[in-house]
Amino acid sequence: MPKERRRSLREAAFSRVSPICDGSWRGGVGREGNFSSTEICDDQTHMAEQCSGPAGSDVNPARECLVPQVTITSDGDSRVITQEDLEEEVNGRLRRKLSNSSLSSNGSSTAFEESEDDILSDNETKSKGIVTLEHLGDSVRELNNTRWKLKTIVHCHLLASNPKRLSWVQLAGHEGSFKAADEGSILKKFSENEKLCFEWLKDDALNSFVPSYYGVVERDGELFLKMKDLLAGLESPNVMDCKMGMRTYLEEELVLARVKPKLRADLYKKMLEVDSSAPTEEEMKQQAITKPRYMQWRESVSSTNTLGFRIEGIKRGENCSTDFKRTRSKEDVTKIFRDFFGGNKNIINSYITRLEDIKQALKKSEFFKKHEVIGSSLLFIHNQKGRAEVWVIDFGKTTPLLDGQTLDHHRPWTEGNREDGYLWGLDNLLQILASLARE
Ligand SMILES: Nc1ncnc2c1ncn2[C@@H]1O[C@H](COP(=O)(O)OP(=O)(O)OP(=O)(O)O)[C@@H](O)[C@H]1O
Ligand SMILES: O=P(O)(O)O[C@@H]1[C@H](O)[C@H](O)[C@@H](OP(=O)(O)O)[C@H](OP(=O)(O)O)[C@H]1O
Repeated sequence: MPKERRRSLREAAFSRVSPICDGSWRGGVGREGNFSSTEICDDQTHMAEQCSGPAGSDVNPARECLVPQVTITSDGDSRVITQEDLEEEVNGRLRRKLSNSSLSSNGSSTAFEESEDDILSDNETKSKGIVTLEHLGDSVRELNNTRWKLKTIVHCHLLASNPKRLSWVQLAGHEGSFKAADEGSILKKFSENEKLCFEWLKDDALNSFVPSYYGVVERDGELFLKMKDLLAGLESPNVMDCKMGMRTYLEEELVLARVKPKLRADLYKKMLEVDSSAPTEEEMKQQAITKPRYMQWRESVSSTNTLGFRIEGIKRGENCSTDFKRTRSKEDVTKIFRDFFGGNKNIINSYITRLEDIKQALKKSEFFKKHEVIGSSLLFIHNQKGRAEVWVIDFGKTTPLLDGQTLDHHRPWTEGNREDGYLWGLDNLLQILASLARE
């Protein structure tokens, strides 16, 4: 279905409400535009065996999204949001996520298949650090377990009459993934996986290390996850996003790519920008590569494969950089960390304490035991006053294991075992910090 048509159907499925007011927001790493913020700022070869085994593994059973039929009234327009409307919304997003992941583990592809999803990916822009967050309409419907309710965000009227620039740090992801919400919180584009994770995490040992989650909201026909803005109230914070794990794609993405490989010109272009000699002859002819090929190459040139984590982006002072694709060796990573901490031992020690706490929480966490944690980041935030925090963010690709299966998060990955190397990466990260604390 053409993108525009899908969008208009989606819009038709939800009553529109208010005018848009703009702002700029401060964010870290992620898709620029994946979030909507509420904060107003005044300033504005461990990856051992490659995938050689049988495609075998389990396909994650999608957990059911229970949404009853409800009536919404907005701007005098009354209508019913049906289960079907919501499924259309949710499935549309899942479809898009899966097709974006179309790839083949060996990098080969049989045909170039242009689709709406390819075009979307081509046009989407990755966040480069500081982003301007769009503040959507002044009405928001919150999905509160069993019902939608209409909530008016008074704060937005203030923005409309006295628009402030909302500047936010977004160090990863695509532009437009985040939007402004009410003060202290942000909206991130809806993902079913992430929603289920947040719900599970509410009663988990890890909960105090993830942003507080306030539920699903609908704005101007789009669904978002509302969560705490970790930068709220911090003046000029320094921020670093480290993507954890030795693998950044799901096993099921590999399986999907074998069944239906898709070539992407945008990923080929991104590969060329980093290393013009990386593509094979065949890929050069095609001027396109599959997503798994890109993701595996990306892991191999960064420290994902060598250390079990990689730096995605850093904001230090007024400078932002997301240019770490070739930061691979322990020495290079250590140097970048050293610069980020600015030689401040108190900050390094606070980070170490917090990371040790996170490690203990992960070891106790039922959620962690029972999920393949892919693409999740540790977000480091400190300011000049010596406040230093680390948060576990981004559960868009964190998926439940089959009943009874658990992961140790340390063992090397072989296809089928679903290991993600999260704890291996965390140990390496802690070692680097400990070496900096001793300097
Ligand atoms: N709750 C939050 N509070 C403050 N900043 C956040 C929060 N969540 C995310 N960010 C910022 O937005 C960036 C992207 O977040 P996230 O990784 O969740 O997005 P994404 O679109 O899923 O990214 P990717 O495409 O890399 O998986 C983070 O690096 C961080 O800078
Ligand atoms: O960091 P890079 O080099 O820009 O590459 C992106 C990065 O690996 C993201 O994690 C991935 O999104 P997902 O994790 O959501 O798969 C995205 O895929 P995409 O282009 O399909 O969004 C890649 O393009």
